[in-house]
Amino acid sequence: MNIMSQEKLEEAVSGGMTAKPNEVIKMQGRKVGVFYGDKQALFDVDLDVRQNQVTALIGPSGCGKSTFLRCLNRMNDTIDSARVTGKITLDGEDVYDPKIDVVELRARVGMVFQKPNPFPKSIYENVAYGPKIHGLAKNKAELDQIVESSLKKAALWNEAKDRLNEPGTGLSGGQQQRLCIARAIAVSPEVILMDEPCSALDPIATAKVEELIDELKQNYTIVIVTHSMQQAARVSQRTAMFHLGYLVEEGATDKMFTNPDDKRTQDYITGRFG
Ligand SMILES: Nc1ncnc2c1ncn2[C@@H]1O[C@H](COP(=O)(O)OP(=O)(O)OP(=O)(O)O)[C@@H](O)[C@H]1O
Repeated sequence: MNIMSQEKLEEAVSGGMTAKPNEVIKMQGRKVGVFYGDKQALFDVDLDVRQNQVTALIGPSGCGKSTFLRCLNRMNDTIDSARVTGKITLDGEDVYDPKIDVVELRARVGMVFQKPNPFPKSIYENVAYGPKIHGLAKNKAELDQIVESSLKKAALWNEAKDRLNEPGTGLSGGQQQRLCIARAIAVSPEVILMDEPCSALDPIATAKVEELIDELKQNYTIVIVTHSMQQAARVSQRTAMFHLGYLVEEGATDKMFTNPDDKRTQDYITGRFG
């Protein structure tokens, strides 16, 4: 009798069609274009975001990284002049389908911004707000539990547990950013979008957030915009390089940083432009 390894067996059973967990496509952009008024900022972007991986978006200032990121949870809807074309899916479902509840979408695809932006409320309230409005807790004990576990997942619990009723704005910049990450986590997102989350942080706070990103990928899919090549190399498994509104190339981070296919990527990562 032929004995097969578990992996071979699974492959055989599925006809080789079952993707390994890290190859599952969580979000997909096809021919994505964005216009601000008459001006086109993004052109025909095809990009896959893999589940439980960190995808870094890199490229020179103004190339469209944040614009693309904002397409993924329809944050561009909040900009009057913005118009999005093409298709973006989450687990195969069109996020621009009129049936989609945008509030629900933004809970599934959370966002952390460049500048830490806690609400002018207590640390506790910052984290509890989302679960409250989404009805995720039946009572105070459950809400307390969500706040605690979110702060733990954001590596802030030890620093915050004795000051939960103090204002979130009283935390240091790095702590505030982890509070914003806890706030995103509290509504059980599947994807977390981060737009230059460390640009306002010092190197120590940056290292903490990077460490956290690495841990978070076990449970979440992460897309991060960064200007730091070192950061992209440190935290991501996939890197997408944008230039003048076009996706130049996308690939495994190791390859992108050692042997990119496109000269523009090579020039950018070696600091020749940008
Ligand atoms: N709200 C807006 N209204 C009009 N134009 C915009 C708006 N937001 C971005 N743009 C334009 O779209 C293009 C892409 O901008 P975007 O912010 O996505 O680039 P980026 O790569 O994230 O840049 P940076 O690295 O400087 O943050 C730029 O030309 C920018 O001026």
